[in-house]
Amino acid sequence: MFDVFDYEDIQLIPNKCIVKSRSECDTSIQFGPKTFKIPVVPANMQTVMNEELAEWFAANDYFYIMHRFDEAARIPFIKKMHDKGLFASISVGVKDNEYAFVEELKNSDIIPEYMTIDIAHGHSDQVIEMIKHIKKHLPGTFLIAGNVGTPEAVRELENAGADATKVGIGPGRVCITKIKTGFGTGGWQLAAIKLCAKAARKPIIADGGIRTHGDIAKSIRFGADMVMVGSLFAAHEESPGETVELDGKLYKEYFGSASEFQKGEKKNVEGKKMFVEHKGSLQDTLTEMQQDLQSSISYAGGRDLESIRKVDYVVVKNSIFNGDMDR
Ligand SMILES: NC(=O)C1=CN([C@@H]2O[C@H](COP(=O)(O)OP(=O)(O)OC[C@H]3O[C@@H](n4cnc5c(N)ncnc54)[C@H](OP(=O)(O)O)[C@@H]3O)[C@@H](O)[C@H]2O)C=CC1
Ligand SMILES: Nc1nc2c(ncn2[C@@H]2O[C@H](COP(=O)(O)O)[C@@H](O)[C@H]2O)c(=O)[nH]1
Repeated sequence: MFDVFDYEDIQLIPNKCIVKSRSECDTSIQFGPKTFKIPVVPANMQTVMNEELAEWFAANDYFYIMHRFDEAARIPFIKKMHDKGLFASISVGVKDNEYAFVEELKNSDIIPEYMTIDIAHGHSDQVIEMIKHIKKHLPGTFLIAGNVGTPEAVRELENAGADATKVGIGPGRVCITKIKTGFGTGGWQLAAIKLCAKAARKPIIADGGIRTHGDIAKSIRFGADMVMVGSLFAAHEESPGETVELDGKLYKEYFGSASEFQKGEKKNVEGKKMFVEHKGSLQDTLTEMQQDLQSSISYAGGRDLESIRKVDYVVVKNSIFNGDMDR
């Protein structure tokens, strides 16, 4: 048996501070061929990422992954990014046409720096075959594969050639996989990160379930190298989802990539659509995230993200928001 817990059940234990100012703490992370300001990437979803934001993220040294829901736009997107001297990071599926797409990239010498295989159930022969295909034709591209929820899956995808794996089946805010299928890491996502990280020999992305900035530090403590965030990023003025006003308050649309809304049909629906409270500017949130993470590093008693990985923790079942309910 293994311990079962989630983000809200854990508190990290502080160590003696060794910096004079939190501004001394370094939140940068090398991930694949590049180094980024923070270990956070917006979800590759249509209401979270678009081309304009991708350009802004790349130009400002943040990692991004473009979604795969406008297939024809992918090649012009890579070319545009490269013309501007920016890195290209795209997503693919596993259907037959994606094999030809990968070959087209190779034959036209349009090579993205990062590629993500974006599938609900990543522990499958289909994904393993696609990893091999991409690594054969685009060996220089840093390949992320997912999503998975077990150490066995992490090992198998790594062995097939994936450079990083993405962990999280069903913990997302608009996810209904756990309700519709009974499966997933929803409710124990942080424990799943811990299990998967122990087995991993390559980087791991913790995907889904991040509700507070403190959850980013917790993900790193339990072995994540990068953290994927959907709902917290969907809420900004610049986010691609529609802005709506309800009872005088502003909200942003946020829908699942497996929702009926995204798919245009009611088939294998495992996601829903909701409205998240409008949060102002994206740059303000990214700055706040970085400052909060710098503070986490100072509480860890270090100067960089590595120090967070070593801190002790306690399990405080569902109690960290006690006395803090009006947040
Ligand atoms: N992280 C998460 O928890 C989840 C994320 N999602 C997101 O939703 C989007 C759509 O995902 P997905 O449906 O995989 O993409 P696709 O609709 O592109 O499906 C990919 C392929 O895998 C097959 N497939 C999908 N799920 C399963 C399964 N459980 N068992 C066997 N075969 C399967 C599909 O066939 P067929 O459709 O005929 O079965 C299809 O051929 C993605 O962006 C994904 O990230 C969706 C659910 C969970
Ligand atoms: N089960 C589903 N999961 C989905 C769907 N669309 C996206 N996702 C996953 O959620 C995270 C974002 O989670 P959040 O808690 O930060 O909002 C995203 O990266 C996907 O892995 C879906 O339709 N069904």
